[in-house]
Amino acid sequence: MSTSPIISLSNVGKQYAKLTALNSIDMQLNQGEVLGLFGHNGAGKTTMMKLILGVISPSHGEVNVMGVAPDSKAAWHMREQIGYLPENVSFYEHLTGLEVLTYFARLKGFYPKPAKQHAIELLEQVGVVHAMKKPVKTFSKGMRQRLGLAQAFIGKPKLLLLDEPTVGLDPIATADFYRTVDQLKSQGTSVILCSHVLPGVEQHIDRAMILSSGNMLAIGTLAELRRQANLPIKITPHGLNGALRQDAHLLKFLESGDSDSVLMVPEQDKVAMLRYLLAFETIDDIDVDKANLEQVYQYYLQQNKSGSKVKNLSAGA
Ligand SMILES: Nc1ncnc2c1ncn2[C@@H]1O[C@H](COP(=O)(O)OP(=O)(O)OP(=O)(O)O)[C@@H](O)[C@H]1O
Repeated sequence: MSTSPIISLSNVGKQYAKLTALNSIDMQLNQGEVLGLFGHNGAGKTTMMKLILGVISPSHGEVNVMGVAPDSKAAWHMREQIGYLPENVSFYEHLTGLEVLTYFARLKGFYPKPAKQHAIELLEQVGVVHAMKKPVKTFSKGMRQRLGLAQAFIGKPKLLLLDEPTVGLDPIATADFYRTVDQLKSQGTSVILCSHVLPGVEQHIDRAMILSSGNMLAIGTLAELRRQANLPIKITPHGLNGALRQDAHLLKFLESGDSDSVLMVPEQDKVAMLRYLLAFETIDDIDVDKANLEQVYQYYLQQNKSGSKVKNLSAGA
């Protein structure tokens, strides 16, 4: 495995007239790494993907993808190794699914016969092979999205950039999609995955990057971000039969609001709290929930509103 990063952004900014779409971004993506890119509408996610693709050029700073500037002539061959799913996929409506995919495979350098064979395999993989001879204009939204994914997966790319990949997909297709991402990652593909749907993403990403109004609020593994945010752990004991409210120590950790069974405990006190609860004879179960990606994301956005600094928690990033 190569040790140099697949993507490196140093002090990258993008300006559209007076609007700062991206502001001084520093990040690196390694081979076989999956980065989740999160942010509100207009945060700068698509702008970052377009800079990495070389479709637009930075206003300042340096973008390096597989050793070259992606907006330079030298990047021509490197592009064959990139798969991209844009936010709104659109195809030639009168072509069939198979024709569309074969066409894109040819553009990526496949000869006619292997292109068609590869297209069929990918259509099978994304579950639209049954409709491959139908024109795209007859495809449902989810089928179009699946075709878009098949297009991004052409040629087992070294780098995959996926803008809202699960939009329009049913739960089975979403699970299939994440299985493919895990598989490509295990084969060394690097992935940037941008999504507004946070539940279900966290177990498939190595690190998360949070953008807001062009600024990077945080980047790191979920464990790093959680630690930095110092969000409490939710502990729900079962079987205490009201003893919780009568115990002065437990009362200190009781979640505010109506709950009479949920304790919000700082991460460093988790084990001590579990030991304390196990001393109760009536206890028959304990649920322990760490803050999820959505809560971590909300935390950083909230912090940003009240004016805090960028947190880069990744070693060496
Ligand atoms: N070609 C352009 N000309 C002018 N402004 C642009 C252009 N492209 C994007 N912007 C602006 O840059 C900012 C970032 O846009 P971008 O598309 O990167 O956001 P995003 O995070 O992908 O949003 P969404 O989640 O809505 O897709 C927005 O304020 C947008 O209006």
